[in-house]
Amino acid sequence: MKEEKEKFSLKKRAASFRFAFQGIKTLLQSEHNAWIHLTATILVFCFGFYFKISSQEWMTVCFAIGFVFSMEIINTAFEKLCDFVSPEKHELIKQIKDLSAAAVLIAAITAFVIGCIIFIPKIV
Ligand SMILES: Nc1ncnc2c1ncn2[C@@H]1O[C@H](COP(=O)(O)OP(=O)(O)OP(=O)(O)O)[C@@H](O)[C@H]1O
Repeated sequence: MKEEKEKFSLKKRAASFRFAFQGIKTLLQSEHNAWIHLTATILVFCFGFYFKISSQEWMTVCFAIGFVFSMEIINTAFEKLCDFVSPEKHELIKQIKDLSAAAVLIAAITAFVIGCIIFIPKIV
């Protein structure tokens, strides 16, 4: 069966942006970890301005921050999907949740290492 292509609509594009922002709101409302990431982000921005880091360093820092937030959002989506699909305990659900939490951990460790590489030489 041939799928009919939908016409481009600015209204619909604007709506999908609104839904995406709704996702960010849900993240901040339901995830305490997101508040920790947000606090770390504000601190890193303060350090960045204080130490006048270079454009390249800003790009790396922004990329690391975006990476951590994106992983946290995907992890939250997986957690909610798991809770919806299987409210009862299940070994596979445990593995899925643990794997998606591991993705956030790896992203956070990467961002931490980047932060150390950029800021430690400026602090000492
Ligand atoms: N339905 C389930 N079946 C089996 N194990 C589960 C289930 N729900 C949670 N777990 C286990 O408990 C851990 C914590 O799950 P939970 O959904 O509470 O996440 P969380 O600790 O609240 O994560 P976050 O702090 O990122 O929100 C999971 O990583 C998993 O090991």
